[in-house]
Amino acid sequence: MELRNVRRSFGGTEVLRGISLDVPDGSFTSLLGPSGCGKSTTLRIMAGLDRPDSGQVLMNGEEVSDRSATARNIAMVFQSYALYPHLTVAQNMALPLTMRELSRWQRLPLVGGLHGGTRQTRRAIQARVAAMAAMLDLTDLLGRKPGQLSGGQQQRVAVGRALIREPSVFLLDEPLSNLDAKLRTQMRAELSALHTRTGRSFVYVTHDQTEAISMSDQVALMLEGRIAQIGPPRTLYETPQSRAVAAFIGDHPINLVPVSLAPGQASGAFARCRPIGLTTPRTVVIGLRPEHLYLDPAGPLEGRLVGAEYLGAETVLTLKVAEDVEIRAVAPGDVTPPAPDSPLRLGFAPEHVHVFDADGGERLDLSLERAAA
Ligand SMILES: Nc1ncnc2c1ncn2[C@@H]1O[C@H](COP(=O)(O)OP(=O)(O)OP(=O)(O)O)[C@@H](O)[C@H]1O
Repeated sequence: MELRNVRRSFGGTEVLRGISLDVPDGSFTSLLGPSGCGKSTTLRIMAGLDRPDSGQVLMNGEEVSDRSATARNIAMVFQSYALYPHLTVAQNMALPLTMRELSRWQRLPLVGGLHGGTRQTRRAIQARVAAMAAMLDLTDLLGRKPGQLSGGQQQRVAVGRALIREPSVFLLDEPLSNLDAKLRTQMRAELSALHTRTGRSFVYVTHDQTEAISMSDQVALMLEGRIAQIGPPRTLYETPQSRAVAAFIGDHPINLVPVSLAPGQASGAFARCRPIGLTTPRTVVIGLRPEHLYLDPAGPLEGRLVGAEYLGAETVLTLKVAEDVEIRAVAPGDVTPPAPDSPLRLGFAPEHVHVFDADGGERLDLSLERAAA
């Protein structure tokens, strides 16, 4: 499935500002971004629930903008899973198939049985429900009503109901956001496994980067109606193409420090460093992830400890390295932080330094290393 330069406005505000996106067959693609960046609108356009003002939606190379959701053979699971409360799990899951494969007459309780082929079709549907239930570990729950299920179980039923039609593309809009943290982790693993088993294309909308990063083949990071970067999760984390992408991706917020660089010499907090790859002086923003900074008595960054936040597995240390500059570094949780205000030094590897243009924010092919003492 592919979007080409899709634009969409609501009441004079352009919400999608030229989205181009290729979802390779069988891939798990996430649309990641903050609230309001246009993720759901993009998904609704893919599903055929909304139309772009301009641009194209293609499936297998064919324009499908005029086709309904059903004609596109796309299934969608939303945040609120809207199961029918009066139907059992089995009936909820069978519903898309009964609607598609049985006529209105055939669906009638008594009359339907008189219609030739009804029983056979019903049996085939039951078999598919049983297979889907086995895949989602719902077999023991088939006779229950949604009210008798936990949130995670209801979510699995909703996924099963959407997948049973064997859609070619499966769209999920924040499907885990109503679940508690532990269940979300469990469902993440289940969705990944399901994706592998079904081999279908999944497009997953979330504002939670852990979900996007842990499940996806490719992540499209959306910011303000545009795709800021698209690629494998590792590429977004290791090689963010802009300051905005660097700031969004990562468990701990990346340190971003404005610095003036001249060939052979950096300034301010980085005065003990030397630029790599610089030919003319320029002002940049240095990005260093807290997890890539380590305590090092000979490290080039020097500061005073102004905070230590113990998180169990790790401790986040905050150092004041210049008048207005604080830098966070992650230390293992079993390291006892020194007393407040202690002088400390931090080191880093050149391959972990991100350098961005101070004005436009784009990534520059530069780095920093420790200058010789
Ligand atoms: N039908 C509509 N009419 C008017 N404005 C809309 C409509 N649908 C979406 N918008 C606006 O478009 C913008 C993008 O909305 P969208 O739901 O796509 O964002 P999102 O990234 O999915 O956000 P969230 O994570 O909060 O769901 C928002 O400012 C929203 O208010």
